[in-house]
Amino acid sequence: MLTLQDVAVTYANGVAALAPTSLSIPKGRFLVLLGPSGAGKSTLLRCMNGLVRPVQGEVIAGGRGSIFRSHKTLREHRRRTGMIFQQHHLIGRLSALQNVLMGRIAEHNALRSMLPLPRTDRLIALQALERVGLLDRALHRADQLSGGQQQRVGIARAMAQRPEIILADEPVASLDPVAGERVLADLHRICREDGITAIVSLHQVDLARRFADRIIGLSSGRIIFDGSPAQLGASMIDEIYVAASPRRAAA
Ligand SMILES: Nc1ncnc2c1ncn2[C@@H]1O[C@H](COP(=O)(O)OP(=O)(O)OP(=O)(O)O)[C@@H](O)[C@H]1O
Repeated sequence: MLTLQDVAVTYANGVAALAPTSLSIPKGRFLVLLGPSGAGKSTLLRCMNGLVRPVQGEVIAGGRGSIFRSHKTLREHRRRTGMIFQQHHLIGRLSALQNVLMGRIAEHNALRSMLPLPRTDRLIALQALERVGLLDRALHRADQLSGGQQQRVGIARAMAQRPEIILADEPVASLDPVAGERVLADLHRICREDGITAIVSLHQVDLARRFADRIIGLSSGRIIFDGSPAQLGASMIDEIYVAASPRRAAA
């Protein structure tokens, strides 16, 4: 279970990006965050792995208390939390396999991680590549793969971490619809198979409907919808997206 209790974020420049927000996500759920640009989706995700420190409230993971309790707790939480980014953050000149191995580094102390990683880590990384259908690309340079393939390497890297939670910030925003669907399908299947909790921000309502167990609609830093895909009607979609539009601002 990942729980946010009254979490609010105001950035140093005074922008109140997240109003006090409470949320509980049971283990193994695939939750999608929807909302227009600036709604607070990335801020919410960044709170969940402690990259952004809330000005109030608590983020509690797996019954282990606040993730901010100590440096050790935060480090431990991040070790169990895989991140997937829009621009996948791969190192282009390294092979797909070497990129996926980055997901194993946190398992070792700083000194050990400077040496070649043990065979067991390489096996875990190869298995992760196999699960996203890219075993045959293991030794290809990352920058020679297609955008969709690169994002699937990003998924494999996160999975090599053996995470309990995956946080994905617009993982398909820069992909064409077919590649985007494949990436989400892989992510969804692997999270299901391994009982991983996934929180994924998306701009595509159709993909949210297809893959989410639960959808959170954010607008101006507030949750304005929390329900199943079946409960998300056309008028609510309008509300999520229109709330931040110039029309509403003008009104
Ligand atoms: N590091 C930061 N410093 C100051 N303000 C920020 C910072 N990051 C985000 N913001 C502001 O906080 C608000 C929420 O931004 P956030 O990136 O969380 O929204 P988002 O829904 O993820 O948007 P997008 O879909 O465009 O990524 C916006 O007004 C944004 O300008």
